[in-house]
Amino acid sequence: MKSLLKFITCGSVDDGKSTLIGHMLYDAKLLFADQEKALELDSKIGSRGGDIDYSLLLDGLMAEREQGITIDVAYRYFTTDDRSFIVADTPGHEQYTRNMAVGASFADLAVILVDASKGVISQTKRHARICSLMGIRHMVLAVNKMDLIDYDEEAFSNIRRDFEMFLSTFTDVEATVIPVSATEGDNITENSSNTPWYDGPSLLTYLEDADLTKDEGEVPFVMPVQRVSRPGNHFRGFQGQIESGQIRPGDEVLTLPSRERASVKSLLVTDEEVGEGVAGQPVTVQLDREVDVSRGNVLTNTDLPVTDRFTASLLWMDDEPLTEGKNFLVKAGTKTIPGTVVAIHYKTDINIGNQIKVSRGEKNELLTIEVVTAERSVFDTFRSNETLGGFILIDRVTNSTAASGVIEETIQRSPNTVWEDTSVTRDLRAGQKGQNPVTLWFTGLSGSGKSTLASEVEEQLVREGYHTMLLDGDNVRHGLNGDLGFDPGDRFENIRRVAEVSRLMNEAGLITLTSFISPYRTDREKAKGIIGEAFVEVYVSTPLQVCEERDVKGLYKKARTGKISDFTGVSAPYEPPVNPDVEIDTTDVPLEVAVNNVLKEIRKYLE
Ligand SMILES: Nc1ncnc2c1ncn2[C@@H]1O[C@H](COP(=O)(O)OS(=O)(=O)O)[C@@H](OP(=O)(O)O)[C@H]1O
Ligand SMILES: Nc1ncnc2c1ncn2[C@@H]1O[C@H](COP(=O)(O)OP(=O)(O)O)[C@@H](O)[C@H]1O
Repeated sequence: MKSLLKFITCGSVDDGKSTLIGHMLYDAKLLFADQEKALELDSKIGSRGGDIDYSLLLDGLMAEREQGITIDVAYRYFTTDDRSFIVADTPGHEQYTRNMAVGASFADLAVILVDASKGVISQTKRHARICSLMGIRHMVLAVNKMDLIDYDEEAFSNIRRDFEMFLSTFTDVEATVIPVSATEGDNITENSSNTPWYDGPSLLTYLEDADLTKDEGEVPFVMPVQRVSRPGNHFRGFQGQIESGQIRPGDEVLTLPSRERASVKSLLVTDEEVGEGVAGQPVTVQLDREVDVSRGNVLTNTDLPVTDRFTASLLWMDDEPLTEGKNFLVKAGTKTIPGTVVAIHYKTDINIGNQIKVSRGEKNELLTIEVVTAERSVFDTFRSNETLGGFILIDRVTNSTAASGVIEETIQRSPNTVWEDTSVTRDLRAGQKGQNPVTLWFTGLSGSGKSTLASEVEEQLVREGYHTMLLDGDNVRHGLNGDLGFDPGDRFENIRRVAEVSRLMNEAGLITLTSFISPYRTDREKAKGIIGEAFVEVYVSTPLQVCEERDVKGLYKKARTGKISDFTGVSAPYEPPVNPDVEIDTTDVPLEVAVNNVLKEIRKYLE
């Protein structure tokens, strides 16, 4: 079986990418199929057995496709006696960097073109950096248009030196520099007599011979679960593609994040029982006992990070700048969850590679950021696992891909702890109080009426004999959260702590009422993730104008005159809930009516 090489061509407009590939195919009389054909043939060939590469090819694009975005990347298939190739040809204009990144996420090798008369320019460096970010470890610099500089060895050597110097700061990248002429055909399929001083391979020879096998040593078994099925209705099977390692019936696996152990009872590949599954294969795994596993969870034989926080490098692709506190859908592996960019650490200069401290990111910049997700999930660094470590950020309003990135470090603040079950349970504690614990989460602008309403609802509940606790923004910020301010990261932490406290109160059997602006949708989703299903979102939707007229604490006036920064509604955003359990505009609803509306909604939780 021939091995498959997936590569990308990049370079500036007019550097001659299409001519180069065209010439190579023409000279070698290679099959030049259309994209459909490419997919069909690729799925038959498969680099690691089975019909696997079909999905591998689509991997980089899947997320984009789901978003319904047309990406201008042409995939072409060709084959020689020694190897099969798929090349992603991407447009060279700077505004198409997004397409280049998508193409790079699919490729194992990059052919970067430069014009011999121009040498290494910033576009060359940008492309090399993006390729490296997307995990490409093999790069060919094709120095094109050598004929225009009379095959000048010295000029070529200077370009090679520039490129090698530029790459010297990259880790793990191997580069080859080849002098070519796409129009004349020099060093494309055969070595050219015009460059007697060049003793390296022609481009095609290099592509045929490039050794891309990774020396990974002992790799762990990792399989993200794509689907839970019941084939033939007799057992629960976990379907997914083996990302790394192998597995056999009888092997012990660990489920993440539920952290249960079970043995593999049987293994199916396209409905047939097999004795082994290897990396790249889509399999169905049946375990010897029931475990808590759903789509996006992971079966493995090692311990992978389960976390809600990581640092990452990304290419920002949106026209709108990235600012701290912005939230997205984070699509990583087989899972899509809400997340917030809580910090932008720095941007990497395209040319020199130095890090510049920034607090916002502009289109086509390479940024290092910190992300917090609404749920804990299995993440890994891109270095150790390309599936669990690669992600895209999807804009929640436009539904388009705003960034493509890789996880640098997962952050776990207390990794060596295990959950201890207690003998007195939440149900017992609640039973003793004769009630069902629930959290009433009041959200809305400052002055909307959250505190007034929450405290009236609490009073009514206590009057009816319920046991309650009210957590109020202003009060909590004097004590527990006295160390926090109002930037997006601090607000996130404020809400996270409040949610954790509220959960503990619920554990203790109490009904909790929280009154916090909690302006970010993802932060509230995170809170719900922490607290669980007994969560009632009460949106106090009193409009800004009314809140500002009330100006109970005189804060709006201060905010308008610039004495308070980041003030919600004035100089910081408020993201209204999409589907709140209760919505109350206190502009002209009397307090008793508002209280009754809330109580009506929560009765079903209380009884
Ligand atoms: N910059 C800025 N923005 C918003 N609010 C501010 C700010 N600075 C101080 N305050 C006062 O702090 C109260 C809001 O705190 P929260 O903990 O509810 O805010 S948040 O949920 O973390 O966004 C809020 O109280 P409420 O009026 O009860 O909402 C304000 O009194
Ligand atoms: N129906 C209502 N519900 C709640 N507050 C109201 C209502 N009508 C008027 N208000 C007034 O609006 C202000 C709301 O302030 P507060 O409850 O502290 O808001 P928040 O906690 O959202 O900042 C109070 O002065 C309150 O008396």
